[in-house]
Amino acid sequence: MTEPLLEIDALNITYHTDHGKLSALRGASLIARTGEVIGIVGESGCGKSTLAASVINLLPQAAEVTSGAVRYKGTDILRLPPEAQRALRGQDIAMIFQDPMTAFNPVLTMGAQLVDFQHAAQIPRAEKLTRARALLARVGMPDPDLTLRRYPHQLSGGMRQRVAIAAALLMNPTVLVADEPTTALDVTMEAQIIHLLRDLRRDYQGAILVITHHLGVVAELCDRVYVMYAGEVVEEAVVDDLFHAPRHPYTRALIACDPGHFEQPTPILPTIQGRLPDLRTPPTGCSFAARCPLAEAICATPPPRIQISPTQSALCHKAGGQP
Ligand SMILES: Nc1ncnc2c1ncn2[C@@H]1O[C@H](COP(=O)(O)OP(=O)(O)OP(=O)(O)O)[C@@H](O)[C@H]1O
Repeated sequence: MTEPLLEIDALNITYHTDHGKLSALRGASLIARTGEVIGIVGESGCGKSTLAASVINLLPQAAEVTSGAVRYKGTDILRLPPEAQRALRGQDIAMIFQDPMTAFNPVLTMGAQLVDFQHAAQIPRAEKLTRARALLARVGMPDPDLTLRRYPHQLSGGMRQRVAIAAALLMNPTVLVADEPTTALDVTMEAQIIHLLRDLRRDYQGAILVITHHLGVVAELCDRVYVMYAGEVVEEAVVDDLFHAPRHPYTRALIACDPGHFEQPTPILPTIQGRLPDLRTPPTGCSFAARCPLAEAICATPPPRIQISPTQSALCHKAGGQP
């Protein structure tokens, strides 16, 4: 097996809020190797964006890394000096943002911005424009020259997302983080962007992390998946096992809730009963116990991480039984 390109190791991140400390990530670990597309799934508030922000090193001011590491090619990037962190961002590790409208400057043309994103490259401006044009064509923009002259508001949401993907690829990053890349789009645009990402992954030489709350995106794009709940990774599996033999009750509940997994669309979608625990006072036992149909007295104690196979594990007292 190849060495990990990216390794998140037992990461704990706390937010300092007006109402006390909130444990957003609690011992989260993840590995991504060259060539892999990794999915990170979970419902809103489970810590997906915090995890993504730690990889690109753009954590909000209120965040404190209390322990753990994020290693890129073996170096803990959270502990690099700010200069070195900036040098990695965009060049080695790049992000495709959820809402490209906020990622782009509204008063600059796409051409000016796509040139700016290449500020670290020691090549003439004309070459930067050529590279931008080539990437716009690669992501399926029908008229790259016209796109370069456009302002962000002159493009549709789907087209903006294509440009955002081109922008992320400009410096040839080896880790690409896509934070909910299709959430702001309608169903047709979503299908087109998924198609584009699938197409790109064929000749991409790095690792891609796709953050989503939509299991359909995972099924279409990813090789392996980390399921997050209340700041913890509760299950890790290859995509096939995740859908056909999920071991954590939360993963099963997520699959039952995902409309993409009903062959016949139903008018009433099931939702998981209950709410995420308050992360200011996280439970000492299993975080999902209060919502879990299988919960028993033992679930009030911290669950073990049970290794089901070399590629699947689940943080659950009951994961050792039959799927
Ligand atoms: N800047 C912040 N200050 C304080 N708390 C925060 C901040 N950002 C996130 N949180 C809290 O941290 C927890 C994890 O949030 P995060 O945004 O990482 O989850 P998420 O799974 O990405 O959710 P979403 O899908 O809604 O973005 C939540 O309880 C959230 O309220």
